Amino acid sequence: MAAMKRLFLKASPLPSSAINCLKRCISTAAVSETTKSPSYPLGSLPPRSDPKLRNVQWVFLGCPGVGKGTYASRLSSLLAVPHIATGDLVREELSSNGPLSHQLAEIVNQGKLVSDEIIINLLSKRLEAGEAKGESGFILDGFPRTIRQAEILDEVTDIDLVVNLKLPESVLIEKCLGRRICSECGKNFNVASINVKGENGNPGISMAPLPSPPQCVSKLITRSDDTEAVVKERLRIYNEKSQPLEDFYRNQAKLLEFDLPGGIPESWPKLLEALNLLDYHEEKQSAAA
Ligand SMILES: Nc1ncnc2c1ncn2[C@@H]1O[C@H](COP(=O)(O)OP(=O)(O)O)[C@@H](O)[C@H]1O
Repeated sequence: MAAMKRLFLKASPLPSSAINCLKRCISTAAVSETTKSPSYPLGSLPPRSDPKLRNVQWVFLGCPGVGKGTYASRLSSLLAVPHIATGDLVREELSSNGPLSHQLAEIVNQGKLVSDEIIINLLSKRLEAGEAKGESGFILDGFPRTIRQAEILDEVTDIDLVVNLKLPESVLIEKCLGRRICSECGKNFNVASINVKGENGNPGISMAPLPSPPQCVSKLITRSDDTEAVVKERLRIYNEKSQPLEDFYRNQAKLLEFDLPGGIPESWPKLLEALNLLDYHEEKQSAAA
């Protein structure tokens, strides 16, 4: 396995061994064919009464700072499937000071994309670790990010649904600059207070800050790539490399577009509604009460 991983990193273009490794990892992370659901209307899930029929292999798309991590993580808890964010995998690798750290730091701090080989290697490792813990299904956040990555994903598995979160660009920049992360628990908070007036028929948007609990206050850090210049470069790269994914998945009739109406209190119930999960969420909440 280690030799295969080394091969990943040396070879270019992406070798078939890399794709095979992802295929093996992803097929075990996914629900097995026998429990896979037939196709359901976009955004809907099989009836909750038969959890075996649940088939969650979702992708979250959206610009930097839109809130992919926040909503993917909430849905992952609700649906009991792992939330796998390739940005987190990259940051873990960076902080491990392993052999890739130096190379990754340079790329990430310029707002550029890491190579497909490195990302697929990190994703395969994460899926393997999940496989060992008996995980099934997934919500991918930050992958795929290029048409090539989406084609590779298509070669290895079936994605059921792609949620595309959207916010105006001025809000995205403010949100990235206001983002704070607890270096201990890893949770994201935000100090930005956003109030954008509606213009040209577009509705205004207000988002209250998302404060950290007292135990995290002294441990808050800012991501090194959340500076204004790097955020602008990440947005430029998103528009160039990742936005074409919207058409890719639209053509497959898998894309669910979701314009965030505001902060979490307004957006979360609306997103649940768009995903036909509002009743399921309420049932789970009353069962837990
Ligand atoms: N699928 C991917 N392909 C290439 N690079 C990636 C991928 N996912 C994450 N990265 C790298 O990790 C960085 C941080 O990712 P992420 O946390 O998803 O950022 P963002 O807030 O820009 O969506 C990216 O700027 C990029 O350098």
